[in-house]
Amino acid sequence: MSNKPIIVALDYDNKSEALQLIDQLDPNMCRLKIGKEMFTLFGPELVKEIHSRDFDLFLDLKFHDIPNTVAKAVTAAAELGVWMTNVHASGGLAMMQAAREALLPYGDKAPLLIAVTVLTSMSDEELALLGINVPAAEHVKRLASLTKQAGLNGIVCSAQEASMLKAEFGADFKLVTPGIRPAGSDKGDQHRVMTPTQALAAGSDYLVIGRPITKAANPLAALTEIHASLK
Ligand SMILES: O=c1ccn([C@@H]2O[C@H](COP(=O)(O)O)[C@@H](O)[C@H]2O)c(=O)[nH]1
Repeated sequence: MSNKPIIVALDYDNKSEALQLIDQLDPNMCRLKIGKEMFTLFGPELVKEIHSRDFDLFLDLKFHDIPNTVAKAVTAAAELGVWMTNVHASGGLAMMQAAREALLPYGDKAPLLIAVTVLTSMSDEELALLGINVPAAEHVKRLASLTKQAGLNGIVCSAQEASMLKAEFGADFKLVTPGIRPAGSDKGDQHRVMTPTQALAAGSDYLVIGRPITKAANPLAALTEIHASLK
């Protein structure tokens, strides 16, 4: 487990609202994530604004394309100086290897590179609609194995799979888990969920938490409560 496991998912369509929250947060308490919505709306300028406030930033763009394109996208992410970025493991071994190799020139300044396995919003039934007729956990394990073979730093998965994956792939292979829901909070579109404390106990390294914080009446209080519960 990281000594700073919470990653707040900033899924806002309004930059001022996001910065208002960020300005209440302590970079020693959490890291931040922006994804497709905020990066498409506000681009590298937002990355600079977050970095100027001393936060580690996870650029969650989930690249999924041919190896050459993904390698160039990952290079662009490294140029932004982000702490972590990602690709889809289902893009395949060659794609993930190309992404990893693109980061070699950055040495210890390279972002952590992880791969999304099975989205936490997906159930076994939804996987079956794609022709994947195994339980989500089994498909996650298969994609995690491919990711490890490609030399990436870890994966995005559900905390429900964390204990199985830690046992299989070891402590150094990072498990980044969205689908985190404090007891009693709305699941929304997430399917494979766990509470923050259960997720850490199961072996998650990083907990990605969005709406339970950003949609709370008092986001800072919600984050502070989750942070305290992990002590
Ligand atoms: O499998 C995945 C991969 C990424 N995400 C992202 O994490 C956050 C979760 O937000 P919540 O509001 O806490 O549900 C969001 O940005 C997703 O794009 C994921 O949920 N599952």
